[in-house]
Amino acid sequence: MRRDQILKLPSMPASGPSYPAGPYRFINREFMVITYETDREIIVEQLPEPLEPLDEPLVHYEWIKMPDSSGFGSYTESGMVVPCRFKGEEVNFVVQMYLDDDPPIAAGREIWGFPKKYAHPKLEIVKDTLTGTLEYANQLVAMGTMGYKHESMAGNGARTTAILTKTQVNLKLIPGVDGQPEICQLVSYNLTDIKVKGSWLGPGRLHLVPHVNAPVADFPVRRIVGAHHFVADVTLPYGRTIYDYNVD
Ligand SMILES: CC(=O)CC(=O)O
Repeated sequence: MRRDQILKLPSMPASGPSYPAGPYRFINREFMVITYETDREIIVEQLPEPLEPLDEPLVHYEWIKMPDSSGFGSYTESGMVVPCRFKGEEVNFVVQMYLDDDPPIAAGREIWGFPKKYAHPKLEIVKDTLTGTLEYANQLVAMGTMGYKHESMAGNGARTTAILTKTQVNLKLIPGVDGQPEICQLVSYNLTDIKVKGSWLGPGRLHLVPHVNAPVADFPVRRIVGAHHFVADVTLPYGRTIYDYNVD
């Protein structure tokens, strides 16, 4: 293989790359997001500087079903994001993420620095209940439930588009061959070409179980603030480095 061919490879391995080049289009991405209040000191401890906490110690716990994702196929993801501030802008910091498909785990970590681990999340309609579960190493670590389509969200498309457009931030940490943090950055991205297909509110509950390797329960649930179910087509473009711990 020549140098110019090598430099055009989208990802490893060279024979049978794990994922093609982006951007990546997702059709009918279905979200269940349960927002809750946790302890302020935990948010302060877990946010990497220079991100700053907001006054309210909120966490969005998410399940996302992605049945039709270019380059990645069909998979489900579950995780948590913390609303916070970067240089005055309100952003969401992605704290933990668990999914069941290798290519988006590899791409997510290598390109945008998503904190992804392999696990078994599920989002399904069971009778009258939208039900999200997350199993890690054969143990249930999260269960979220929501009344199915109780109330159509007022201002539907525009409000949901605003939520989806918000800047997301990851801590990308990739060691070099010497084991040192060769890449240690805050990376941001914004979804584009958003087409909201439905958006509903309803009652929700969330149960998190302590697990050393999937520590979702390290952010204890103190009060449920709301639950939101929505379906949209979105494009995930490449990201931007907004802070470099080796340079700034
Ligand atoms: C490929 C990605 O990182 C997108 C996702 O799985 O949320």
